[in-house]
Amino acid sequence: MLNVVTVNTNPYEGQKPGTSGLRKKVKVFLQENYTENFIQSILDANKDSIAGSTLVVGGDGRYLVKEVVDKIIKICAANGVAKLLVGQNGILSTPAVSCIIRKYKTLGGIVLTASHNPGGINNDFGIKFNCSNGGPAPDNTTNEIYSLTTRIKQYKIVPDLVCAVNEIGTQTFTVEDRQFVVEVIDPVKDYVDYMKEIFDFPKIKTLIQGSEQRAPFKMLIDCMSGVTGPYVKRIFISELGAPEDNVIRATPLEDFGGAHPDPNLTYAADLVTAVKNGDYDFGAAFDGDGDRNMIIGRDAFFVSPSDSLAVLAENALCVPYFSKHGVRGFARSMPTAAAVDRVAAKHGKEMFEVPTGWKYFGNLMDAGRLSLCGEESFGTGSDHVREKDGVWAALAWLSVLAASGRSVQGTLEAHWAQYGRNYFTRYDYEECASDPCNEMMQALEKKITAPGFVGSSYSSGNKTYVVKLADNFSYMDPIDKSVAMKQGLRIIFEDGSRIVLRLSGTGSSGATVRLYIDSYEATDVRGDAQEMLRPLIEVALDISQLRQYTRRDAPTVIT
Ligand SMILES: O=P(O)(O)OC[C@H]1O[C@H](O)[C@H](O)[C@@H](O)[C@@H]1O
Ligand SMILES: [Mg+2]
Repeated sequence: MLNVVTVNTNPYEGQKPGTSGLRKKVKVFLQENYTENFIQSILDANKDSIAGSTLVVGGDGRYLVKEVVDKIIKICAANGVAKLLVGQNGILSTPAVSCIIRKYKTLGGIVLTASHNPGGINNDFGIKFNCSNGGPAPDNTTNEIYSLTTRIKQYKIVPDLVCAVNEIGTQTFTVEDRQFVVEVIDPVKDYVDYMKEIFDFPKIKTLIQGSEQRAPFKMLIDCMSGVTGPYVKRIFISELGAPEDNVIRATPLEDFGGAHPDPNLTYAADLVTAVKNGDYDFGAAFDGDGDRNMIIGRDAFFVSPSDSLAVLAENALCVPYFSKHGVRGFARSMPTAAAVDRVAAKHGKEMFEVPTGWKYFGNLMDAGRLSLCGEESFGTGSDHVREKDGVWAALAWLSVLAASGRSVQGTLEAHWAQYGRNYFTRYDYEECASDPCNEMMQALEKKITAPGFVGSSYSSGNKTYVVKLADNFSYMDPIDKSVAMKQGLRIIFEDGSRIVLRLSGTGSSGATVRLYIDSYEATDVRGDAQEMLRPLIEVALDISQLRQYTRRDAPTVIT
């Protein structure tokens, strides 16, 4: 029999979950009781349902995942949790956690990841709680967790419990008078089974392997040394018959090989170069925890995430899941370009604009009003789970290409010919000093909400922009009527062009400023986004005084 020990502790400041869980440097989590406090607070926030519950636990394989899995097991055992489903060696991608929570109808799950942030002892770690719908906890739950962390005095733990998370199978422990079960599961199996239900694997296999009519389709898939490696190998190589060299960086590493596991043109530059110089029809990259994706075509033709969503919405019926379950509404986050809105309008679907953060899609999905959604931050997904899903997005793209026989570029060009194009770019200024960035946001909010700003005009290049609306975006959830305030400053012009500015909610130190620019052209659709948007970028830099406040001449990352 194992004993529960109650440990006295003191609160730590700053355990406030951000856009996507609590993210801090590894060294912060290593402080005495820091991690224990947060885990106990997660369980306490669920105190009415924790006894006898089942939870899913896993992470993206980064430094500290194994140690924290061990702590979670011991603390859950002490708090009356009946069963944990733990990915072997602590590995589970974020979409796989969501899939497993839903499939086995658990109370929720704890995901150990800092997503696309670098890993290793000097970098980031994170803990996120997902609810029984499989999605990130909503604001009222994360606020409750935070409030508990500010008052915590004790946590409970079973220090002597030893669980082998490297062996698949069930281990049963007697904790005082209770049974506590840990089932170590194959991290990949449930997810792969689900993908086989959602997609037509034989059809994608024919695309990849080629047929009498068509040459094999050559892919390069970059797992960025994150968690997707085992999933991608099983799906693309074992199931879909792609050659092994189509998959790169497919072993999860604790420090992602020193790289920044974020699939964008800057941090996945090696993939872009390899596809540009090689004979590939398709390239895809995924982030550390497997929920983000970047899609490129032959010659590294870039698919902006906003366009990716619009194309998948237009072609949703190429995915058997949608033919079976029907296509309900579409949604995007506010800074995401409005390409998908045009698809929704044409097909008579409901369209939602939510704040940044995947958690805002969950209620709409649960209410049966949302099928497909995405964010400019390389997130695309559907109501098959309650997280965005990188591997799913790549399979959805392959389904569309298999049905049409078009190239990636051909698919985008056909889409723009029909709908026009929302040119989009995002400038990121990473790790700036926090105070001046906060001042900048305050000053800008004051400026754009002052009387007379609406109606004022700005000229740049040969264009003149007249302000139609300017505010700090707020959102009322149509289902539970909760309100999220101050979700980003937006300036919308008469011609529909937009400037959006917000501070990132996922960084672990300093402030990251994101500037989003979006402009629609009905017929001039083949231009270069950076060139087309230059005048509006200048207007944005001028209005916000961003260079002066951040003391940066150029962004760290351009998307
Ligand atoms: O707050 P930011 O750094 O802009 O990050 C925004 C993104 O963070 C995570 O990836 C969330 O899962 C996304 O839903 C969100 O769009
Ligand atoms: Mg992620």
